Amino acid sequence: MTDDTPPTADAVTCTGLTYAFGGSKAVDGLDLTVTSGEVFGLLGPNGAGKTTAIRCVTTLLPVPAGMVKVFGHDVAAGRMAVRRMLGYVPQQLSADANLTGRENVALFARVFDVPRKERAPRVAEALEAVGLAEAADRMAGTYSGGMIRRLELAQALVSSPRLLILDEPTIGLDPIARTGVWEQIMAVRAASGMTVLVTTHYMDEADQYCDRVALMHQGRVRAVGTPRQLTDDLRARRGDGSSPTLEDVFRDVAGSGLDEGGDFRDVRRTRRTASRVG
Ligand SMILES: Nc1ncnc2c1ncn2[C@@H]1O[C@H](COP(=O)(O)OP(=O)(O)OP(=O)(O)O)[C@@H](O)[C@H]1O
Repeated sequence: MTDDTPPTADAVTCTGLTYAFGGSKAVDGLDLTVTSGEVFGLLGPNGAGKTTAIRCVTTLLPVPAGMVKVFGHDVAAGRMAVRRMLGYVPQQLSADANLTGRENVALFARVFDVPRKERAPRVAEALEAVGLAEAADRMAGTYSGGMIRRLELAQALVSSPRLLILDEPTIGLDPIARTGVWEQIMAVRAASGMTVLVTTHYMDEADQYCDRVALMHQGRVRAVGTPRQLTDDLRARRGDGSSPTLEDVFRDVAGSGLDEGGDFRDVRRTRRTASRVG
């Protein structure tokens, strides 16, 4: 990977990012900074605009208004340079049920231009990193939902990205599988120092694993900080000795608008992983 990044560059900077589908603004003047090396959570209920914002960062959607930079590179001007720095695990299934785990990861190694000689060891390393070494030669169609998610993580890791972007990585998984996915993410991050940008509507996961979070609602960021800062601030504002959660902070900053945009507990969409792969 070539690296002409300014040493002080943040991993992601969005300034006034706006994206509309027809007349409806999915992202509406988003300002966001993800610092290099942190695990950053973009939180919000379904429809908040998280996926749309992420797609602009990954160059999958254009940036019609505002600016997005990844490690100092403008995504509009340097799409390929940006793509080479990214690993992306989308919400939609990205593994092929009819290939083995190893073949799936090898496919991504080819697509992401991992040099031919390095491919086999890098594929093995990525599978090992997500705890799939033993299952590597089984068809992905036999994997559990949690294993599929870890396979997708290996696919994103095989190109050794500086920035790993995960869109709702644990949606539809049971609590044990969710913990397993997070443990792999945190282990990989500890080993590589890569920056992780994750979207989720599971506040408890963000509270536990993210260094900082941004609370997004109706296309805008309503609050940013460490989970502790945000809950401490609300406690101070309330002044009633209560111990607010991150979800309470979200309700506070989103106000009554939250009822129009859906709640965190009301939608537990199954990611269709198991049914589509199995
Ligand atoms: N392809 C599309 N065409 C039209 N509207 C869209 C499209 N994709 C998203 N939207 C709308 O944009 C808004 C933001 O959606 P987005 O998927 O970015 O939100 P999100 O926070 O990621 O939620 P989710 O977790 O449900 O994906 C929603 O109102 C959604 O209906």
